[in-house]
Amino acid sequence: MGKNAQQKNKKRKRQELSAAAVASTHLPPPDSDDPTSDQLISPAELQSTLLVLRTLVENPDELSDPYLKPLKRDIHDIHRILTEGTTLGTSLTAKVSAALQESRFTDALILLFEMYTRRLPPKLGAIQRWVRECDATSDVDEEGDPEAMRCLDMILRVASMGTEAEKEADTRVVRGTKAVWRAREKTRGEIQVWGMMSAGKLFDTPPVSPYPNFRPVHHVPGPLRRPPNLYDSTVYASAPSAISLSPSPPTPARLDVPGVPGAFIILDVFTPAECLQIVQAASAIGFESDEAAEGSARAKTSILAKNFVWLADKPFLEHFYDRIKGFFPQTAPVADGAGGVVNGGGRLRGINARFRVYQYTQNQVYRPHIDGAWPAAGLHPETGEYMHDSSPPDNPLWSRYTLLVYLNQDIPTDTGCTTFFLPSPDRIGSMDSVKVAPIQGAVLCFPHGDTHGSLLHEGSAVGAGGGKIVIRTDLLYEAKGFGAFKPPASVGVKQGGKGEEGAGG
Ligand SMILES: O=C(O)CCC(=O)C(=O)O
Ligand SMILES: [Fe+2]
Repeated sequence: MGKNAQQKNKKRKRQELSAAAVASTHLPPPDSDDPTSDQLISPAELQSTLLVLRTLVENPDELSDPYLKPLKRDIHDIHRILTEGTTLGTSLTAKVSAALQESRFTDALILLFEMYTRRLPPKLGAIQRWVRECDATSDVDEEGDPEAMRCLDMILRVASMGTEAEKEADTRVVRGTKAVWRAREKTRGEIQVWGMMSAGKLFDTPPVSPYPNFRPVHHVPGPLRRPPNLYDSTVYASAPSAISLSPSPPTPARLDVPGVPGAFIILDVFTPAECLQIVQAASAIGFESDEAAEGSARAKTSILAKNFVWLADKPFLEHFYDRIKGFFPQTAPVADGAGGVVNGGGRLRGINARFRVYQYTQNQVYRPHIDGAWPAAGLHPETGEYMHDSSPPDNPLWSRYTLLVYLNQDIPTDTGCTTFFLPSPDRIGSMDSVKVAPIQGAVLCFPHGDTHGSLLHEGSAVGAGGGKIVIRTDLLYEAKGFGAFKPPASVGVKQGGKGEEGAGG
């Protein structure tokens, strides 16, 4: 083509393009002026941009012209963002995950710091995964890997961005890193359950087998568990009279855990005699071991508590619920979750019947983690079949609080605590820990299942010769009618599958 012909051709194309651009700006402005539209680019702008790009695709020679340099630079940036992830937030999340998986803690710290300064909150599932990757167990004598601890600190700061907890952090008292908080010094009439158990004296006469008033309702062989486990899992349901309840128990009382926003303990929910009966049933039927069959080498070397999964009967649940319900918000706190999802506002409805009774012996720990939300487990009203989620589909219930019922307190001094980790208010990169000492019959309560306000904690190691028995269950609220609220998808739990078939932790 001669130079003249080329120029004519260009002129014609330019005319076509500008005619099309004019036409496009005269497109009916459907959403462009719509004040409710949250799109950054109006349809008209998009239309003319597309036209320009299409014209260049059809006329690639034009791209070598210097006047298009700024356009090419921006296209290059768009390409980079697209290949790294759809948004900066998700791309940073993926990069943090990769860095932690490869134990590149310094890289992870830098990325986390970027998320923090840009105020890009990650999803709860990501936080739960990161915490597990850090795997920074605080030992009886040691503080844990300092690099991993610094990452945990930053993860927590990112998780609590803009929350009350973050604001409160400024006014918190500075604590020693190993403070142990005991809600009550001595319990009148404490029963030394662990002492009895380890001396083989839980029963005056050997219990009959099968153990009365408990029956297996669900059994999953180890390889079929999620994630696969070396051990099977069985759920036992109790009959209404299984645990005989005291006719005149003391009045329960609530105490906030100092320095841990949202956490509190309720004393005297169960009597020592009730605690003893629960331990008797669990140990007569048998605690099951728990060890992931596959996963990282770390997972395999984790020392795990044994557990007994108990589906509690209605009268027992009602008794428990009546004693604690007055201490909780009657509607679930409303929170803006990750991705702008608003959840909360549902009515308080009860306690998850699926109790995980854990038995820790010397040096056993439940590594640092953040608890996830759980559905309401139960039995099918007609078939009697075990259901992981028994709430009706049109009125789902999901948990918002962790409940930890301590069944014994004869544990070597200052060990076997539930330890919370919080970013230090005055030193970025360091964490305070608050250890809550188990009190027999008391229930430790704290929020879970939401990015904001979720608390990093562990079941700390039990000292020499000791043992701790604790029930983990959850407080349920209605989730119905609250937008796109859905608790985070199952994330599994690396260390032994305690979060199996649920939403993690
Ligand atoms: O054993 C403890 O103190 C903590 C247990 C725990 O964190 C859990 O079951 O989610
Ligand atoms: Fe937990």
